Amino acid sequence: MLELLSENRSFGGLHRRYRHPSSELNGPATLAVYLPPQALAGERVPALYWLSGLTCTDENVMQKGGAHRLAAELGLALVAPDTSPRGAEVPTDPEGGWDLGQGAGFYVDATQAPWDRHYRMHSYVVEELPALLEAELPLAPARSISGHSMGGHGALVAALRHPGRYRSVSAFAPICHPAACPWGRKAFGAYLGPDPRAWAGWDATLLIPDAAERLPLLVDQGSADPFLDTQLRPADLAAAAEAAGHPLQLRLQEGYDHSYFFIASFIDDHLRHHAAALRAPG
Ligand SMILES: N[C@@H](CCC(=O)N[C@@H](CS)C(=O)NCC(=O)O)C(=O)O
Repeated sequence: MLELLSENRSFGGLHRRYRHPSSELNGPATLAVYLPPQALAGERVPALYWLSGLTCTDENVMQKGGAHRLAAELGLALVAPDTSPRGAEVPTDPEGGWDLGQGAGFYVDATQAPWDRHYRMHSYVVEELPALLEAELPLAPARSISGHSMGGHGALVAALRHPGRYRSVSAFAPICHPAACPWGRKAFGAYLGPDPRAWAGWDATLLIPDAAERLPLLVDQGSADPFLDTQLRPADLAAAAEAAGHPLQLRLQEGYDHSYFFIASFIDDHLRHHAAALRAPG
């Protein structure tokens, strides 16, 4: 089912790009996997799923995230899906924006036409992709999840909606409260419909009060991120976590912006956080 598109040796492991037919996305999907040296030596290794942000593909984090060296040392696989379904028949923003449609799937399962035929990134990332990869690659069924911006939020929602499925979760500059910001309102309005009551189950800040599992959240946010106050709203997440007693380590990193320079600067902390959870017994 996995068609190999390319392969590069990296830090003793392999960076591979694959294509496969996806039932959730109703068409072909492209993704990247980093297999650490331990996987090539016959070990089944745990996996960190990485969800990228608006306008990205699998390539951004693999080329600019700076994660391979430590993932190789820690024996972690990295899995980077695309950020939306793709293709000529897949609808995209009628206004031509980059914050809706292709490259902007927001990791939800759309309920509204025309989006609902392809835009099921949540079920793809949480269910279909791990089942496929664990069947075809030397991956253990031990998973953690992280991501950036739209993908940081997607990671938080994946963990909050699926207690027990992830050993750990973290995010870089997540869109913390999409129901209360322009990017989120536009995307959720299209994918989930105009009634904000339909959005609550897809919004990390709104999921926290009733979360069935209090999995600690590690969040890094740059203080010089141009999207901080308008789109990302980490204070909303912090207030919800505080009120619910949900463990949150929110680190404001002085002078860092929204780019992959910020991510690469702190990716090691996140990899160690996830490796500790993934390598723990049970
Ligand atoms: N500069 C972007 C704005 C969107 C943006 O900042 N995207 C972030 C995620 S929200 C990103 O990671 N961009 C790709 C990259 O930096 O490699 C554009 O206008 O296309």
